[in-house]
Amino acid sequence: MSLMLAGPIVPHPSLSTHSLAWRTPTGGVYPKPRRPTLTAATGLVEAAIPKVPTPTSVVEAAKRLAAWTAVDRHILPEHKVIGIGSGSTVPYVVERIVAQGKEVNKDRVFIPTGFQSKELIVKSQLLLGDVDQYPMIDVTIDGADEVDHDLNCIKGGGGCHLREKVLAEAADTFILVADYRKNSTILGTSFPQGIPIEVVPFAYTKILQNLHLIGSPNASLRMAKAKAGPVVSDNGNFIIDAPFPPEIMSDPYTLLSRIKMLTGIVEVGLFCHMAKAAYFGNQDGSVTIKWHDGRVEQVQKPPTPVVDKH
Ligand SMILES: O=C(CO)[C@H](O)[C@H](O)COP(=O)(O)O
Repeated sequence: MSLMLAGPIVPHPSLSTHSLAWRTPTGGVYPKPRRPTLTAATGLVEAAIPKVPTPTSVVEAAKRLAAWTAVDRHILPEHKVIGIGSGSTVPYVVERIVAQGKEVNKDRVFIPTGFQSKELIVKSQLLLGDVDQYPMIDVTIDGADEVDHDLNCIKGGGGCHLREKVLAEAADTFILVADYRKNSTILGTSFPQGIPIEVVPFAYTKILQNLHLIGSPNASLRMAKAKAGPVVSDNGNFIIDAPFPPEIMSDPYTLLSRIKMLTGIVEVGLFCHMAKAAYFGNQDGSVTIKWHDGRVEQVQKPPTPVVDKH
């Protein structure tokens, strides 16, 4: 009622259909999604893409090296649907994709694995999609907590492994990026806190009991740091961290199958036989690439920053 008294709502001139026109990957047109900054003086203005801070530590530099090398080799102009993983290495992935320029990115759609990567995509002014619109992904790039010699890996340190596994499975090519600390032989060596397991909340005590019985006596519910109570995943579930001894961890596929059989489990942070390659940035500025067929490649010359085309 009060709106009617105030008179008709006139859209701001910057909201004209033309200024918001955005071409879909399939050639249609719809309003360009944007998260504008509103200022009283100018109305809607486009925010600048936030810069990823330049690494100040060896570990951060190694993450960036792995991410940039993987993007240069696997995100090619013909790739239109791209899965973006979670964690602290992934901002460097997005940074390198953005640096490929607006022209190549305008026909691409980016699928996030959780809240963090959704924010990254939106803030980088890339087109956001979801896996239920795009169940076939060209390439997914994601971080890892630890990777063994067969490219099996532990994921879920950030609690996103359910969506991460869906996007890994939906992708033609699934690539891991990490720093040298994650390059391992037996899982659980450098990431001893345990396999992240997403569970439906009401079943967590029963599942903890099951996990204790199958070889993880110290399996425990992941507790939040700045909130009383457990960590709640992007899907509203709880996370259990289940450490297993090396003799069990040395056969990750069997372990994955055993855990997945427990009722109430949503997803297990063990990714077996999924990745095509894993890129590890090293302390000396080189990159080690482990391929799914057992090849190991060393790249001595790190990628140089591309000229920012956006
Ligand atoms: O699986 C993940 C989140 O669920 C991350 O990819 C994993 O924790 C690696 O993160 P980072 O790049 O920060 O080491």
